[in-house]
Amino acid sequence: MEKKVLIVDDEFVVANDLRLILSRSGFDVCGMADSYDEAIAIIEKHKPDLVLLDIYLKGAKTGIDLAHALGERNIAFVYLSANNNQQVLQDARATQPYGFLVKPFREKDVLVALDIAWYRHAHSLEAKLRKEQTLQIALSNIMGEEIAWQQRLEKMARQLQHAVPFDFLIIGYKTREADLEGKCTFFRIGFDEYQTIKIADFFSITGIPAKHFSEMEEMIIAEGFKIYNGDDFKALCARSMLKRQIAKKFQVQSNLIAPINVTDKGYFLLSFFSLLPDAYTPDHLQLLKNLQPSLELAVDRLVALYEIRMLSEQLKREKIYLQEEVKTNANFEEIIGTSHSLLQVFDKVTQVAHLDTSVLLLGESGTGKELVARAIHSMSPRKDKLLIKVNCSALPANLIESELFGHEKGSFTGATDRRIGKFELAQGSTIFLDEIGELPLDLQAKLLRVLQEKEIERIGGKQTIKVDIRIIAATNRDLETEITNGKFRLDLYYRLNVFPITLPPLRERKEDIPLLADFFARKFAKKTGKPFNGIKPSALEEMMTYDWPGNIREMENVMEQAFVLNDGKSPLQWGRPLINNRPAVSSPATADTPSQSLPEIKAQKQAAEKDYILSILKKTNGRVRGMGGAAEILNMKPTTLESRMAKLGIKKEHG
Ligand SMILES: Nc1ncnc2c1ncn2[C@@H]1O[C@H](COP(=O)(O)OP(=O)(O)OP(=O)(O)O)[C@@H](O)[C@H]1O
Repeated sequence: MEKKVLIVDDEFVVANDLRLILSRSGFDVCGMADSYDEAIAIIEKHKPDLVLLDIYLKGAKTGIDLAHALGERNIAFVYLSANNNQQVLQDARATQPYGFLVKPFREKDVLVALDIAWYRHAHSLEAKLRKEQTLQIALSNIMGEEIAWQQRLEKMARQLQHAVPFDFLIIGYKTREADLEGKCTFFRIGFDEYQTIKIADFFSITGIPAKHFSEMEEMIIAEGFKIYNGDDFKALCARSMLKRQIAKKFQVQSNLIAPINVTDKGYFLLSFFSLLPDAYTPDHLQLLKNLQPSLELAVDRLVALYEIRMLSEQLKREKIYLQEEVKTNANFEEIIGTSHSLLQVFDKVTQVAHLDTSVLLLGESGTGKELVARAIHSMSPRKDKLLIKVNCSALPANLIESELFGHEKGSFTGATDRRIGKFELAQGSTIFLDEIGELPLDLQAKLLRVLQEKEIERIGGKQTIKVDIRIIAATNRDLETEITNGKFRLDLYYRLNVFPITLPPLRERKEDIPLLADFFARKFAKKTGKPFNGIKPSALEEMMTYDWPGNIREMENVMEQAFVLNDGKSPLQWGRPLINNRPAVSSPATADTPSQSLPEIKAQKQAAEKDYILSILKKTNGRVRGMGGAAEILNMKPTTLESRMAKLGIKKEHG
């Protein structure tokens, strides 16, 4: 096939001579231009294989400008020149031409120059392709290796050096929300020797705050694949402190940036720096662009693997949490009661449940705040995820922070592993902050930030993590008094108090007592397998006159005790000795005086339980296991029953 040639010369006579020579020798002269613009128009239209070009052209732009445009388009070109100005020739050489013809020239010289140019071009294209493929395979292999992230980055850096030389390189992956496993920087110190500078150390070397780094980086990355050589790099340094610091510390003078987009999750950044002012060419840029699809795929796969790993870790944690929850909340079934004040609570719960509004649950201890929190969650669109509970008073102050926010490995003595905090665990779900009034002041400030910014930072972490959580807080304290005493932040109070729900104490809804008593009695009957024969009317009367300072939790405990003490034949009674001796309490302040000492109650409970188990064993002739055995009758696991028996001093032969 005839090769298409474009002739660019402002002297028509010279250009025409060339046209005749080329046409005679079998070339297809697709056009003649005397200016940059005209040449570009012909190039766009005819896509020549070769261009012969003069350095001086009509108009402001020169043949050297055109050479840059040809380089970007990968078209071979040969200079035609009578110019012997040293500087001009040097500039021309920097464009990497495929040949030089000095005017006046002979026909033979022209044909030989074109032949050589074509051969070199074809050869370099092939070599480039081969180099590109080799690099592509090498990088994909590194991505597929089972090695640590930093080691992977280092291997990639070494490979890239052959294709896009650098003296300093920033390489790594960043999601829109947080670093996957961080970026790394490599400073070349010998032929194949690099000093690895972790990004955290890089911050301290350059004095750039970690937070600004991301912002500055984002700004430049938005400009896409780009070369900043010489003056462009100086201009870049003038507007970016990051680049200025890098230039100063590592003495670099040019930069090539290639941010490889990885789906919608983030990007894999390659930022090359060189000590030379003109190190980077369109060829380098093109090579990286060509690598983009395969790198994108490889990083995407890695990210997916990473996410699976994270997810399975999260699942494991959720499972452990769930198991604990099931243990502690096995008694949760439903909220019992039909009193007017409780129905008002239900109304409020229904109003707010489906919104993302923060809810503050107020009320005395044991009034059912946690139960209501769970109801709100299970009626909300977040119900399919696990409600995460944090009891702010159950942990020492120094541990709550890690419990809530998590920590990075090594962030403090004892932090041997990275730990995900409850806020992260509650991602997409609801977090229930019980006893919020007990939260230390410094953590109140941090919680306020979560509420305002919807983001958290792990202890010792450098990145902020966006969180989507609904907050339900509860307290039995009077927060307004706490504010006056300087123990609770006013701003946090306003944030939490968006939708307060106050749970009435049991003494204000005594009409619910019979229902609750019946509910708890049946619950224990089901749990223990012991028959329930109703509640003695006198016992119910006593319950109605009692003030229940410990509210429903107290009633639950009292019912459990009554149930254990019951012989399994008569109706439940507990007037004596459990609450009969208690003073009829009218205010919670005087409430906590038990009728008996705890050890006494415990001993009584144990004696009753022992009697009951013995009576069952008698029926089964001492048989614990199997069909009709005591364990089956008591609805217990045989091992549990055996350990209870051992504790109560019952030997098998007792049966
Ligand atoms: N209306 C109700 N119906 C059935 N059980 C209830 C009801 N209210 C509370 N309970 C039970 O009473 C016990 C105490 O309730 P809960 O833990 O929700 O109270 P709380 O107000 O959160 O207490 P605290 O302030 O001490 O944490 C739980 O076992 C709960 O299941």
